[in-house]
Amino acid sequence: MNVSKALTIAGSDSGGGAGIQADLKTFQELGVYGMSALTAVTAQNTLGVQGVYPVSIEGINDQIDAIGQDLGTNAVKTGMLHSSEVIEAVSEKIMEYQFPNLVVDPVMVAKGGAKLLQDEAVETLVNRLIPLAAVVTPNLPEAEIITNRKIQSLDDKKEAARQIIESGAVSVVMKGGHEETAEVTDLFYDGETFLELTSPRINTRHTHGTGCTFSSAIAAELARGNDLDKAVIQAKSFIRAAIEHPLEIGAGHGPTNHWAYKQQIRGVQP
Ligand SMILES: Nc1ncnc2c1ncn2[C@@H]1O[C@H](COP(=O)(O)OP(=O)(O)OP(=O)(O)O)[C@@H](O)[C@H]1O
Ligand SMILES: Cc1ncc(CO)c(N)n1
Repeated sequence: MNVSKALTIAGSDSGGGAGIQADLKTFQELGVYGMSALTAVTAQNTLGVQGVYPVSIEGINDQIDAIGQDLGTNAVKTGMLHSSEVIEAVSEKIMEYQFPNLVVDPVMVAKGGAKLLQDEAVETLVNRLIPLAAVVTPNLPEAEIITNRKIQSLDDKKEAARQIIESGAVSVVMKGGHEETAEVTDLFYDGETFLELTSPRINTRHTHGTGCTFSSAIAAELARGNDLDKAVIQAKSFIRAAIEHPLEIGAGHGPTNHWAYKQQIRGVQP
């Protein structure tokens, strides 16, 4: 049997909507064998982040070694990396094992405002990890911090995308979830072509983990052998279905519905 494999290097969300939990659910739904290296444990639910407990560098390295020395992987997604030291260590390990198809989700802040990346780590992210990426998936505030520029117009977005490619990434998707437009447009750029992926903005508060789910769907599609543009287009369909049919659990910003995409394909409504 030809098994596609994907590794997520990210934080744990005890509430199950974001982080490692969202990534593994997404891999499973898209037919990819999921593996994980935990960078931090968070106490978290739909109301916010109650605590962050980092895993030691040794512990992170050990987990990646366990995968690199035995199972290998067809794609890697990074999420919450917490500090400069973690970014350095993870970048070293990705180079050591020459893992292919790296998707970097430059997670900085949780939906409720809790900081998931230290300020001084941004430079390390740009200099060490982004140059290894097949795709970087910033939301607009993250793209502003990475490029150190204000992004208001489509031209600003294109300039920021160019700047991220100049940092060494093969491609970038600038996500439009944070805008206030009637449609959500994610802008893909691979150094040659700009692709605008537009869908109706779904009016919901249940958007916890949208970014994690989107980036892990890209990693899963790359693991299955899809090209970058096709992987991003498929991931957009996956996240759209997951937001369109929310589970409506928890009192705050609830998680997306990872089952919805497959149910839609089978014609069954959740
Ligand atoms: N209300 C919405 N309706 C439709 N699609 C959405 C909506 N919000 C986000 N998306 C889609 O979800 C994906 C993630 O975008 P978003 O900008 O929310 O990421 P993010 O801010 O990194 O998420 P997170 O807060 O989980 O880190 C994108 O593909 C975006 O188009
Ligand atoms: C662990 C973790 N990673 C990423 C995010 C961003 O959504 C979150 N809220 N929690």
